[in-house]
Amino acid sequence: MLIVADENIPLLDSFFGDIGEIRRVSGRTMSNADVRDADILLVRSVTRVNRELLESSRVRFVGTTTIGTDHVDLDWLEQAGIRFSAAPGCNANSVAEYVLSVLSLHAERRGLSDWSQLSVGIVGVGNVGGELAHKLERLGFDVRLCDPPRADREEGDQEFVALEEAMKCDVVSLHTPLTREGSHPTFHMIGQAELETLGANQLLINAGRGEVIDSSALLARLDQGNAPTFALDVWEQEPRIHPELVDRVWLATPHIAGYSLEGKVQGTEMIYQALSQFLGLPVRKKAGQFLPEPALSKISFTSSAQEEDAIRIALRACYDPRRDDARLRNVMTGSLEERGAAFDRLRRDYPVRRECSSLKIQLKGTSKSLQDSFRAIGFKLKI
Ligand SMILES: NC(=O)C1=CN([C@@H]2O[C@H](COP(=O)(O)OP(=O)(O)OC[C@H]3O[C@@H](n4cnc5c(N)ncnc54)[C@H](O)[C@@H]3O)[C@@H](O)[C@H]2O)C=CC1
Ligand SMILES: O=C(O)C(=O)[C@H](O)COP(=O)(O)O
Repeated sequence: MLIVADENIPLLDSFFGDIGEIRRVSGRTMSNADVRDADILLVRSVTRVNRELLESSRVRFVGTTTIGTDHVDLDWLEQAGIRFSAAPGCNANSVAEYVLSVLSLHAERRGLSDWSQLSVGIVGVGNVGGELAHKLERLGFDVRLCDPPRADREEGDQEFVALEEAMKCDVVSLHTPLTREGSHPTFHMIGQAELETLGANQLLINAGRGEVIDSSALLARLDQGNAPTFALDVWEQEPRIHPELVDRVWLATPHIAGYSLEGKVQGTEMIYQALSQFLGLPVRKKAGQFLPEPALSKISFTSSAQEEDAIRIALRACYDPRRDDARLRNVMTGSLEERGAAFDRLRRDYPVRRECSSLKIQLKGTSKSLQDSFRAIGFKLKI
């Protein structure tokens, strides 16, 4: 059995080595010729999976080790009788931790002594938005949830607000998929009219898909006085992103919000499980067995620790988006092609980043409230 896989999927040999022969190819340039003789195709978000790629191939199963599926023509796969599987939720916690770190930087920048004074509007309350809401609510933030498809289905007892309401929060965080059809399409959902409603003290975060914001409208908004602050992890036309936008936003990162090691390995594990089920093979491997010891395993705080400082230190020890921001800004030179290649390189060579659950926090004589905050974020505590 031949498995053609994006070379950037981690642990290909560990998970799939005994299922078939693995051919690694570049996900960005994968072509019909690369996959024609394959039985199984494993991709990430950078490969367009459609008729053009797969017609007259032997492929029977396609797996994407990602949450998003906007790169896959699901209708065509169904018509062609090709089984498809994605990895819902695999890196949701990683994205939620990215947002928490951004919030801690934003609160500090605004001189707030208590970050939970910020109200947060979450747009798209699925695996990512839901995980983020759960953490923020436990941390005492005022959270407003906007998810019209879920509101239409009148699910559970959660209360949803309209986009206009969510956009009134101090921070608006976008976590929708990219959709162009249906009752609530997200393509350019945030355009001129929505951007006009944001004021100078507000922060808009986009860690969903770049095309959810109209970049031309965003650039125009940045030209006006009273412009809000922006933290963008995703961009229109990746990898050939707009250098002026990078230059003008506060935090610019190369689509890595979901790039914790745990998130990536869970993505591979979920597709391994789906493929094993498809082939009728037993599931013997687990992501946990492949996670190495973290480089930083413990931090201690004593009773002298100030709550906000302690949270900032621990969060940023795990993940500080300013490092990714600096790396992206450093490569925004040269031609469009050169910048695009550099954007992809930053993602391919991404340093190991571990989630907060990998860091044990030792607390001596600290307050109950600090302990609760650390637990809410996802740290392991040793008291
Ligand atoms: N920056 C990154 O590294 C990552 C980005 N993503 C992106 O985040 C997206 C969301 O991920 P999940 O939460 O796991 O997906 P999900 O499918 O679990 O949830 C998405 C939610 O958005 C809602 N939604 C759809 N249209 C909407 C609209 N017009 N307005 C408001 N809400 C709407 C859906 O009803 C759903 O509840 C993915 O589709 C992917 O594009 C995911 C992982 C990593
Ligand atoms: O899971 C998703 O959806 C994402 O956006 C991934 O973090 C994207 O990672 P790549 O597949 O582009 O490496």
